[in-house]
Amino acid sequence: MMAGMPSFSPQTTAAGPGARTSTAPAAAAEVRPYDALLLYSFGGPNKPEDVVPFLRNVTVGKGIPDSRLEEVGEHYYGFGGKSPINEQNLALKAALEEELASRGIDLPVVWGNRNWEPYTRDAVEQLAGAGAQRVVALVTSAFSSYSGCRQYREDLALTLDARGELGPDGSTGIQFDKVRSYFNHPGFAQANVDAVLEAYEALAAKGGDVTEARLVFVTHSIPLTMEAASRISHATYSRQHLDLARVVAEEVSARLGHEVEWNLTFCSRSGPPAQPWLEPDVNDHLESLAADDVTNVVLSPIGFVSDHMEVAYDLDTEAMETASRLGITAVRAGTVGTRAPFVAGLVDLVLERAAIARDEKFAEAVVGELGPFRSVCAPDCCLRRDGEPSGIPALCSTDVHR
Ligand SMILES: CC1=C(CCC(=O)O)c2cc3nc(cc4[nH]c(cc5[nH]c(cc1n2)c(C)c5CCC(=O)O)c(CCC(=O)O)c4C)C(CCC(=O)O)=C3C
Ligand SMILES: [Fe+2]
Repeated sequence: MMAGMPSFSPQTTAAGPGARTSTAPAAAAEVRPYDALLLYSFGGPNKPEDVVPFLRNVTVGKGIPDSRLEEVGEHYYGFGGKSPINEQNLALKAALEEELASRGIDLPVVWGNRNWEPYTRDAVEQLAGAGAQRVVALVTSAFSSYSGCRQYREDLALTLDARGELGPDGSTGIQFDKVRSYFNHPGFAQANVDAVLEAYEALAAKGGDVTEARLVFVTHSIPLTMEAASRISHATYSRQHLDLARVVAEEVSARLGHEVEWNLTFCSRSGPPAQPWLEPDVNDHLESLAADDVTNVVLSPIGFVSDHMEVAYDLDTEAMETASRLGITAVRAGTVGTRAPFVAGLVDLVLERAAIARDEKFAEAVVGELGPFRSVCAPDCCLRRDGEPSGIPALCSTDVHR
């Protein structure tokens, strides 16, 4: 986006092959060639007995020490062994169904998770049983990295392979297409702006100083090797966050009528201590804000689409304790959840993906400076470690047969 332009008006790119022009409104409700929508998420435990098997699923082959698993398990037991994530995904599924119906779009929504029931294989079985041939996938992760993009695409490929439905040339039983990374879609940005403004209101209601309050964006930390590999998607994971954060902060500043100072911070780091991950950790950042005499903070968890366990524990429990120990009045902004601009934006993205699949001219709504990410991932996009091909096939890309 060019300097001086209103920060928040959705931009439409004219980049890429062929001039892209707006589709006529009448064409907007067209979802051909898709038979169904896969709502594809992380998954989480529903009861205490689920916790350990879930954590084993998450960490399979990753060499995460048992001590760390027990530590993470404690976070879940503290909440009765149940993550809020499954109910939140069911709520998102219902909201998507309602939005699709309100636009007269007939597209069944099927829910599946990488790490817990209903598993990816359950969703694929359901789709195959219903005779679906081409499915559009929407992952509950707005940013591109191994964790938020390729790991889902690998899981889908491995699931189809286990069914004997992944050909050596990359052909599949059901064809899956993925909606592009949507961190810079105006619907996602708008929902975050709304949530942050509500948090500023809550801060004022608590007697906090709104004009002084720092806006602290928070996302999931990842190893620096994963960060480096994420650049192949178009721009690194942290750069994606900085792009969105600036758009949100500028709009919030405009709405509050004063310049809001902001920072990007990280949470939920794991892995061996010697391995470098993205920093600063949100708790360390709160320490340095306190040292600078900042006493009011709004935390905005832009890296997460719903209030799942990392938000409930790492932010609402841990970071809030840090803030209160430091004498900081802090309010945590909501995640986008089922906010209307977010849900409507997701349906817009599905329609956009369908237009791309039909090879039609289309308008890609986008905010910030990076432009729209690719709908079909590049070879080696979002590898786990920079420069090391995974050897695992991944769908929704041009490197499926590797
Ligand atoms: C970028 C990112 C997102 C955001 C994008 C997205 O939303 O997809 C995300 C989401 C989530 N992460 C979650 C849970 C866990 N993540 C772990 C481990 C890891 N996450 C990583 C990255 C991310 N994770 C990484 C680099 C690791 C290290 C191991 C590895 O390289 O993979 C572990 C293992 C224990 C530990 O190490 O902490 C758990 C239990 C849950 C479910 C919460 C619930 O149950 O409510 C959700 C939504
Ligand atoms: Fe990717």
